[in-house]
Amino acid sequence: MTNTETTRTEEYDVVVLGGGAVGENVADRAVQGGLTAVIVEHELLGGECSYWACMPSKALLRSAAALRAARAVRGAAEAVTGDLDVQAVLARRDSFTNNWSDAGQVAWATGAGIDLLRGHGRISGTREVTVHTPDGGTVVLRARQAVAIATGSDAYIPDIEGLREARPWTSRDATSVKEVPASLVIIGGGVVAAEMATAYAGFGTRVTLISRGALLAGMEPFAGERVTAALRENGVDLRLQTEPSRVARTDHGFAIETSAGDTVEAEQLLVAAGRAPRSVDIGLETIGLRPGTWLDTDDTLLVPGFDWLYAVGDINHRALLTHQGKYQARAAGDVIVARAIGRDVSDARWGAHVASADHGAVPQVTFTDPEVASVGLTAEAAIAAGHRVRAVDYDLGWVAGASLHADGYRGQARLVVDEDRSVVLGATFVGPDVAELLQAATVAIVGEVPLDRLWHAVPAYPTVNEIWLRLLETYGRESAIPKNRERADLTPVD
Ligand SMILES: Cc1cc2nc3c(=O)[nH]c(=O)nc-3n(C[C@H](O)[C@H](O)[C@H](O)COP(=O)(O)OP(=O)(O)OC[C@H]3O[C@@H](n4cnc5c(N)ncnc54)[C@H](O)[C@@H]3O)c2cc1C
Ligand SMILES: NC(=O)c1ccc[n+]([C@@H]2O[C@H](COP(=O)([O-])OP(=O)(O)OC[C@H]3O[C@@H](n4cnc5c(N)ncnc54)[C@H](O)[C@@H]3O)[C@@H](O)[C@H]2O)c1
Repeated sequence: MTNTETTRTEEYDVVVLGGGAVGENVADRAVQGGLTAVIVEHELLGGECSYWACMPSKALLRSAAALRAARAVRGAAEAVTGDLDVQAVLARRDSFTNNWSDAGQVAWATGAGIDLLRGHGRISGTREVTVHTPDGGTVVLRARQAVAIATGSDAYIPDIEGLREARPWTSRDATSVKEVPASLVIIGGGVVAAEMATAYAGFGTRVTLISRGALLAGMEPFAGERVTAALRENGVDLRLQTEPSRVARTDHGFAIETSAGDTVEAEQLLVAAGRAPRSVDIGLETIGLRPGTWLDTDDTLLVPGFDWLYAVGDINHRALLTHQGKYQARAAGDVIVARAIGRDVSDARWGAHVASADHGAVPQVTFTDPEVASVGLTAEAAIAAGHRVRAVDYDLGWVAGASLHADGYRGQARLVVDEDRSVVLGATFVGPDVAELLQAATVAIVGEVPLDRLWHAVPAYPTVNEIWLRLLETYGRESAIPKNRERADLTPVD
């Protein structure tokens, strides 16, 4: 049906601009609190994570990880007689993206009492979003209580000569690939670059990674070092401290000139150089904000200067992770309800209506080989933040549970301890299957559990979690009482 002329106006308590995982959760909490909510979405309901990011990327990585795990255990290894079935991996990935259909998510939203309006939305004034719908119509949405911007982020394309014109892959292409290229150059050294280098090397693609810094630079240095070494062992050509200077299309793919003075050629090129805010064309100028910028918020996710505008998820640049965005969404949805019905707002640190964990308690798993699981502050970041810290290191391979888990288990763990308060500020685990160790560290950090008390959280034997006991032993029980301690340096204690 074509509908080129019509304009209609609708009113809701809450208008959510962008229906990724974050927008969905804002709307859900608002509706659960008794308000009406509509989500405006111009692509697939569920957003980046479901169709082009977390889920498909982890599906691309998981099969090779399972194969590695079997090969690392004698008795099981003998039963592994074949190689990775790449087509089966891609088919499994397709099942997670539901073949890029959002019918399931639409059914969920309907069941949750959330309205969905398909189309491109732009803020058009105070408490107002104007949506251009696919049938050519216009819908003006008026929000009685709040507008929440949850439009996410796009791949950032750096200003490198010839790069944009060469139309390289972004993470969307890499995660939705149908035919795996024979060779791939990746520009970037962050999480996307490291994960995609791992996945494609596992598919048998010849991978070259060009990064202007070290790999996984924001994490504890040993994380990037161990992943670098493992990627090299798996045949990935890593060019670190190197910048691409010029990119051109060739008959066979791409040619990338680098700051080292050489040229790398490959069938495909992936740019994984960070993210840019999806705020260029969402009408920010109509309310005095600058298009194309990340949106600042307070801890209740309210944009400063407004009592009705919230920015949630990637778009506020607080922590570009799905779980953290959904956490913000729960706080934002609930505080919108509280403010709407005049209930007390719980906005003190760790209150129900604030995203306190964004400051220093953000967990993340990087699904490389080895995995990197990290939460809170690195030692360097803790010192920079003014804490008096001690870093406690332990070799994960020495833990009985780890040696049972995989023959020749290699890994490393670090706790960053606040010497003044005797609590954990950060934790990093690197090794096979360390992802599931992370939640205990997150609980310790958020709960500010004193080290003295952590001694009573006994890890089951023989599991990899016994790393907790080893780290505490390395730190030393008496030294967990801070008052008699002298300032410690950052030298690992074993
Ligand atoms: C390759 C890759 C892998 C990742 N893996 C992980 C992972 O393993 N774990 C993790 O926690 N995080 C991961 N992330 C990060 C995660 O994908 C994001 O943090 C998350 O998707 C952000 O959610 P969001 O809802 O804020 O934004 P999005 O998911 O981007 O959703 C925004 C939605 O808004 C819509 N929209 C935008 N503008 C408009 C408009 N004007 N009108 C209508 N609709 C609009 C978009 O179509 C989109 O659906 C990964 C990211 C990448 C790139
Ligand atoms: N497993 C996960 O949790 C997961 C996986 C993928 C992505 N993510 C999220 O997605 C976000 C985006 O990831 P990302 O890897 O794209 O960004 P990132 O910010 O982690 O890394 C960007 C990398 O690109 C490099 N870079 C930037 N400009 C460059 C240039 N001109 N030349 C060469 N290198 C350049 C940077 O040095 C850095 O290494 C991250 O913030 C992350 O939180 C999470």
